[in-house]
Amino acid sequence: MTRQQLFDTILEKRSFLCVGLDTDITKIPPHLLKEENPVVEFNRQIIEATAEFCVAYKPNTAFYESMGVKGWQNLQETMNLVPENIFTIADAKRGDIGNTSAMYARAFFNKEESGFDFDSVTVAPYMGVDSVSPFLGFDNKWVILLALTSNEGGKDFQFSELKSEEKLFEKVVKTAHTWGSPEQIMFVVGATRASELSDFRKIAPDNFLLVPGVGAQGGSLQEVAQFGMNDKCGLLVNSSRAIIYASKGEDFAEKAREEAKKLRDEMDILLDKYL
Ligand SMILES: O=c1ccn([C@@H]2O[C@H](COP(=O)(O)O)[C@@H](O)[C@H]2O)c(=O)[nH]1
Repeated sequence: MTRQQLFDTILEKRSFLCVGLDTDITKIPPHLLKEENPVVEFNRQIIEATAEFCVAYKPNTAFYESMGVKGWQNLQETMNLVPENIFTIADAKRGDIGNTSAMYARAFFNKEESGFDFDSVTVAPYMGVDSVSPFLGFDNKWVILLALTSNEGGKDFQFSELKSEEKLFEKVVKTAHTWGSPEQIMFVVGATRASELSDFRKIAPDNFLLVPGVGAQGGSLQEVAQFGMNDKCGLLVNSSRAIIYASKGEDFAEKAREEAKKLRDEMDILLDKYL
């Protein structure tokens, strides 16, 4: 999916919501456990309930990898359920030496070989250009680089000042501009870092940002939109647990739909206000 297509979808759906499919078999409603494949059945109902209100789905691959071969099959079956016009993110946080990264890129982007056809994959930029560039060799596919993450420990390295008082995450962003364009690179910025977003926009005015951390982590959607929106919206705001586990009962899909709609309705207003 191109940047313009993503923006068009945002305008059409009045939403920049990404629903996180972080499906944990120990947290799904007990009545689903009698199903032949509880994880896929859960995801199917979540996708059907929320697709109207979101523009992206982001399975964190850890939730599937932890279940071995069955988990990978579940992930593949889940991705086959996502409607065509919805952006997909493999939140896998990959990155390694060049030839290994090339394999990771094929794993998530090359449908003929792996069965996966994600639009994007999250990548840790720490190993530098050769670890990222293999992901950039696919048409209309995206790399989402970890820049300013939502977790407390993100401060351990990301705010470190380099010689010029430039922070490490700023160096990552500026260097990444030499690797690829805003048509192929996004950055992760946690909603819990909303106070940094104005400054972040100074060094990445055009890139889309994947913003996890609203909902369960307490980040503010209002602040993210106020400080982070650009003229193409430029935001994909993720919420996982607060949507998919909105209820543990038989009404889980209905409650997930309500949560997704609530966020979409707020986003609709924010698009009017800041775009
Ligand atoms: O900085 C980051 C990068 C990734 N994540 C991931 O996003 C979701 C958030 O889930 P919630 O349940 O909405 O908190 C999850 O997959 C994280 O691994 C992040 O939170 N922060």
